[in-house]
Amino acid sequence: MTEVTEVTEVTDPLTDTVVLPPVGPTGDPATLDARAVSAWFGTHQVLSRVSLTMPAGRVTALIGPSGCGKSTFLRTLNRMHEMIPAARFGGEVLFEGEDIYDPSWRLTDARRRIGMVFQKPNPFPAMSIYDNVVAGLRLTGTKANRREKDVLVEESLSRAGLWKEVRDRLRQPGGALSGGQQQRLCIARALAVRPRVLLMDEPCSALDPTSTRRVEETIQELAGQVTVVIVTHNMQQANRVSQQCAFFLAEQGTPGQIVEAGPTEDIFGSPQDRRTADYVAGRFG
Ligand SMILES: Nc1ncnc2c1ncn2[C@@H]1O[C@H](COP(=O)(O)OP(=O)(O)OP(=O)(O)O)[C@@H](O)[C@H]1O
Repeated sequence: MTEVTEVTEVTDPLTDTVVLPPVGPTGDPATLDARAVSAWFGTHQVLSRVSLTMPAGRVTALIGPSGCGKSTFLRTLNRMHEMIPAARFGGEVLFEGEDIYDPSWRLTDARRRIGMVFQKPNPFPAMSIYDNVVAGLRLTGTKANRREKDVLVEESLSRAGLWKEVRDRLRQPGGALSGGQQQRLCIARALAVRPRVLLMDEPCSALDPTSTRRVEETIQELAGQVTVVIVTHNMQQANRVSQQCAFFLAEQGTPGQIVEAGPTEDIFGSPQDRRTADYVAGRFG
């Protein structure tokens, strides 16, 4: 496990961009605490008062049948949900005790501290591998000089498990990499701003089994350095990569809720609720 220390960010008052501290520390993983989170699309309520603590430096897997609100819940954790027209939100998401929906939090604060990786690898295909990683800084309004960028690119690609494969071709386009490498490039891009939480929405569903295992190894390597919350339909994957699991269900048209959450070994080995037992055994969903 990598030793990590607190990052002190400085905002440049002239440009309102965040200047990264001298390269070196990667920042402590943070605890996220969702409290009574509800979500709507128009009048359609898809989550009802969902509460879940996602402990610092641990991997939490969100599992459950299609349409039960896992991805929506994930998007409420870094304020992506509010980007969708007609989307509404209720509740609190505490980041180390601070509500990210408090007016004192800017959207860019949430995005920088809580990064996201999507289902389909989405690097900028014509942009170089180096520039793809650096793009993570621009997307969140983070400033770094050339030397800091060089160090960040190596640091982020190393943490994403890709450095050794691409170190000699950083100027080649990101689109020339394999699907699995592209997904690890997207992980590196997300890590470039040194988030303290990383959200992953089915990050392996577009990948072949070998690439999937490689991304899973990366997630396991990141555990301890960053808090990970991952949505997955793959029960073996949830079992392999997570320490904690939350089982979501939306029964008969009702909004999604958590039926059961706890240590992964308990959810799979001795679930308390019959519906959890049926789901993890593959009897529905
Ligand atoms: N942009 C949107 N506009 C309207 N309704 C949406 C939107 N996104 C999701 N929904 C609805 O919200 C509900 C929850 O969807 P969500 O994608 O969060 O579930 P999920 O558990 O992640 O599903 P899956 O496992 O299939 O990805 C579904 O009824 C879905 O149709």
